[in-house]
Amino acid sequence: MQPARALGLTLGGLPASGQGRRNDMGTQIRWTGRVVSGLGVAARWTTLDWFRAAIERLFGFKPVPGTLNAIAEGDRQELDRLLLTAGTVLVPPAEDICCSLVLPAHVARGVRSHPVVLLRPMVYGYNPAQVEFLAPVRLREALELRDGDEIVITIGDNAPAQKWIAADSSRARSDWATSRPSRQ
Ligand SMILES: Cc1cc2nc3c(=O)[nH]c(=O)nc-3n(C[C@H](O)[C@H](O)[C@H](O)COP(=O)(O)O)c2cc1C
Ligand SMILES: Nc1ccn([C@@H]2O[C@H](COP(=O)(O)OP(=O)(O)O)[C@@H](O)[C@H]2O)c(=O)n1
Repeated sequence: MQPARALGLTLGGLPASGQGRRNDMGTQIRWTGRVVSGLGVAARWTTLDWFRAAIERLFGFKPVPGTLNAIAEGDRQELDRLLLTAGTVLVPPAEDICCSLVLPAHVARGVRSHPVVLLRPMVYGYNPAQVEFLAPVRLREALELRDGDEIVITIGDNAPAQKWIAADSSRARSDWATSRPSRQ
């Protein structure tokens, strides 16, 4: 399976090929991916106070617990480039927790689309084809998604307004002892 732009899907009314196309939203890069179930551990991480506060400060919403997981299809070179150059680094409140890269994106299924935050935990051994999405709603319900469904992922090719964000460590102390997920 090829990325959406290589499949000749449209982008802003233009053929989505090459390095993306400019429209009134700027240059947008698109891929296809397949929805998958994960390990069921993201719900714990994404309900930690420091994490929720950082996402709200950066993107203005409180994520529902968990992440929607997908496996990106085709050539991921542009996805990797955007993660490294367009993502904001989320720095956790302790040195034995991994940083994450976060950046705004859209996920679409058919005619339905939803704004999301693409999250890449910088975890050793992480599958580089996997992408995780945070949203203020349950995306499986909003977009009627099941495992194996194809989604279209769109990311703007823009420098991040904020390059990094450090978690509020005062928020971490209270939940640290009680709700820290087991780590690798
Ligand atoms: C903010 C945040 C920090 C994370 N830090 C770690 C970590 O330090 N070590 C680790 O093994 N996984 C870490 N993860 C990754 C999760 O353990 C998990 O692999 C990932 O979110 C996928 O979960 P899922 O399969 O339940 O969707 C982190 C995830 C998030 C959201
Ligand atoms: N914004 C979100 C977050 C999670 N989810 C889903 O909610 C469930 C719980 O999330 P999770 O991260 O604990 O689960 P897995 O991704 O590990 O399967 C999963 O089915 C996710 O796909 C969603 O639909 N929309």
